[in-house]
Amino acid sequence: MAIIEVKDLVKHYGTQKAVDGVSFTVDEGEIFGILGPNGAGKTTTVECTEGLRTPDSGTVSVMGLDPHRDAKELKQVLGIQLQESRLPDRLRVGEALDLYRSFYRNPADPAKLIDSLGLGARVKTPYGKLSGGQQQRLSIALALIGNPRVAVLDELTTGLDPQARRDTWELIEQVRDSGVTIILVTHFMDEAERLCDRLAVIDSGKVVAVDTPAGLTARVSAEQRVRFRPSAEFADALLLDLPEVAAVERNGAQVIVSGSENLLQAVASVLARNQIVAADLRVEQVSLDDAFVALTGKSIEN
Ligand SMILES: Nc1ncnc2c1ncn2[C@@H]1O[C@H](COP(=O)(O)OP(=O)(O)OP(=O)(O)O)[C@@H](O)[C@H]1O
Repeated sequence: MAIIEVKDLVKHYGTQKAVDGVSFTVDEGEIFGILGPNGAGKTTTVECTEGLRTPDSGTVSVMGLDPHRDAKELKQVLGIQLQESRLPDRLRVGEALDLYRSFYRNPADPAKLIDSLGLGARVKTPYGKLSGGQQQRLSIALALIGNPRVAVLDELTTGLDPQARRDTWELIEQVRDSGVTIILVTHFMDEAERLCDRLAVIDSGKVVAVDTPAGLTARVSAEQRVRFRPSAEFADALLLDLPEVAAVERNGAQVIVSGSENLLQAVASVLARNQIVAADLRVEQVSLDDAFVALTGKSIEN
């Protein structure tokens, strides 16, 4: 069931069209990604959804509420983690949570929340003394303190080290599993691939595609490649005879087989039947990166 509906959203800044007819729906209980390069219009789109910006035209509905007309009601059900939010350096973790808690009718238990975010030992620590990862966790806690039904997280893991990123991803999955619907704004492919149930690819203010990460890659190509080093010589025809195999290439001692569907299973069983062991076996598929380039004609870094 759709919990958020965005239809034909348009937003200009002066003469620049930042959002150009964006439409999508978000289902209850999913992590919905908004993926696109810098300046694509992601933040403007979610800010219209949050009621922080007024669209020039188009409609937004969050749980049946209009972000402007029903702003007060919306605040009670929507949690927002703003991109690069900063709190006063001297404000302690516990004080920040108490302050934000006071804005909501049915807030979460702050002790439970900060424990689940691994900030239990930091209640008395001033914001300015927290590490980047801890500050990020606090901003997530503040987005969740109102017990929201929907949380919007903008550039969740920017500036975090690899371990902190992985911890944050796990945390977001737990939040989703607790029943909160999440909109995740990101320009990281790995984050989108790992976390999002579905995602909208946005480029130059337009939605290019909405699909699951696997669906997006499948649109581009269903081709798979299997690479390995065989323990004994064999003729290419052995594999080429398989309906799943499209081509066999050799690169030194390495064999590269391309094809589709159950390629790995088909290749592995033929090799086993011929007593050939496949060392350093790797399966490669089209990545979300490749899909993004194919869909938008550019790399997300540009
Ligand atoms: N307040 C503003 N005034 C003028 N132009 C703006 C404003 N905010 C955004 N823009 C422009 O609108 C376009 C879309 O910006 P937006 O922040 O929505 O994109 P984004 O995809 O979220 O990018 P980023 O990841 O860099 O935040 C960009 O070209 C940006 O420069």
